[in-house]
Amino acid sequence: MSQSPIDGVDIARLSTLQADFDHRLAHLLAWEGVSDAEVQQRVDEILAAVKARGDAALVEYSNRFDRLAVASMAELTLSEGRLRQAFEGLPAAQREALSSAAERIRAYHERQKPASWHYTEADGTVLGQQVTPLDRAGIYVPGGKAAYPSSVLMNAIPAHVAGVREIVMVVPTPDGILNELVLAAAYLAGVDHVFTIGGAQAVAALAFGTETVPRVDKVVGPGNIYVATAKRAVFGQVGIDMIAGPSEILVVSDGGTDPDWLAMDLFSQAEHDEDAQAVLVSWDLEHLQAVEASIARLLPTLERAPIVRESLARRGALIHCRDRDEAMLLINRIAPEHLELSVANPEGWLPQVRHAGAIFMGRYTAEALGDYCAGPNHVLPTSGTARFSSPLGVYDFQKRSSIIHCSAEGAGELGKLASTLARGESLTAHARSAEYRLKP
Ligand SMILES: NC(=O)c1ccc[n+]([C@@H]2O[C@H](COP(=O)([O-])OP(=O)(O)OC[C@H]3O[C@@H](n4cnc5c(N)ncnc54)[C@H](O)[C@@H]3O)[C@@H](O)[C@H]2O)c1
Ligand SMILES: N[C@H](CO)Cc1c[nH]c[nH+]1
Ligand SMILES: [Zn+2]
Repeated sequence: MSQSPIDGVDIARLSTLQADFDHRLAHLLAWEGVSDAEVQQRVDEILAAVKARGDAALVEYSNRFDRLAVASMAELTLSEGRLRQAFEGLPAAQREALSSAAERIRAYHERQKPASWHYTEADGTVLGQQVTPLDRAGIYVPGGKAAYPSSVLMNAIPAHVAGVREIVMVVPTPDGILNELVLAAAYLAGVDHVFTIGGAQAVAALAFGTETVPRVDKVVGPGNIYVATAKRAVFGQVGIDMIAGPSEILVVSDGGTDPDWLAMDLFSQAEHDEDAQAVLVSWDLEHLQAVEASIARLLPTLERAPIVRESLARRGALIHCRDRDEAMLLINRIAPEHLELSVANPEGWLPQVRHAGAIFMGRYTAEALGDYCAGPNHVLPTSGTARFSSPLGVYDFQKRSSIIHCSAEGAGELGKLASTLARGESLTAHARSAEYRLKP
């Protein structure tokens, strides 16, 4: 396939037969946003200012970056009453949809709850693992270019299911516009505090604490380049879930799905932002061309056509591959955030898919269903990090402590082992500590 715009739609057309395919694919997948030096420097300045000046810096940055005119953090703090009012004021259809989605997300995450466990050895020594929730979690809900009530549910519900004592949510409100659905979702999901702040300054507030914003133990949730860079910088001071980049979708089609459906599936992620990535892979060239035609016809009908157009031009691709096996190689190489297996027998593909944040099986499972209401989390590893990272889940809001309870007999046996090993390391206080408990 060539790389020429058709009917004003600019999208890369790649073929695995091209001599430079590997190079072109690597270029397409690269997302260097987080390491951009200018962004890094700005984020460092913001983090230092919030750490040093707390609320005053938060107010200044919010006024500057979100175009507000507030005088204090009181104006950037929402009460529980305000959240309830938002929930109760929603049109019935929205309230019911939000509640149904919340129930499904909760039911799914309930199944993720890990149990503490222990076992007893023959001499009475007990070993185990105790699972405990975080005391306080900070959830970042993006709000720059779109409002994300679904992300409130996806972040807060697993925290709640995990048993987190206090959930602190931050969400920017550019131009001071509050999104009622976002507030309603916070009420429904049991968020304890909501501050209308965003970007690196919000991450700093959660990580360091300010006069108003309580310091949390872990910051989770997706966001733009400033949010991602700030999360990476505060890691260590607090925990983080992952560095989530722009949204992505990889659709693999065997040629049997309506091209209009697939074009819209690609748009659904491309419309998130200009850096989002939408890629279609197929070994059926005519089908790829049909999807291309659907893209050209449907794109102008989109509300967010300018963002989609830009995203497809910057990072989108239609990839022609040789066959199913090569499609599978591409899946595992790309390790996409979302994988749509738009094929006749998706179950047959599943055992070979090793890297993908979420896998949408078959022609009827639009990725958009997972974004809102299927149940699994939509906060997922992006930019190839599905090679080592998992969806946000209950486990992100818990930690594990090891349990060791020696019987007198067990202490004797283990003491001998420990003493020998400690003396091998020349750590004699370790050895003697173990030896005190040996049976005479
Ligand atoms: N993975 C997921 O689950 C998921 C869900 C929803 C959205 N997303 C992604 O999250 C991202 C959301 O980005 P967004 O921009 O819409 O919202 P955002 O809330 O992440 O960022 C907005 C904030 O960025 C800061 N900012 C903007 N320009 C700045 C500048 N020049 N200097 C310093 N700070 C600046 C401002 O403080 C602003 O409040 C998108 O990439 C979207 O694809 C991911
Ligand atoms: N697709 C996003 C995650 O990449 C999640 C989302 C929220 N709303 C719509 N979509
Ligand atoms: Zn989405």
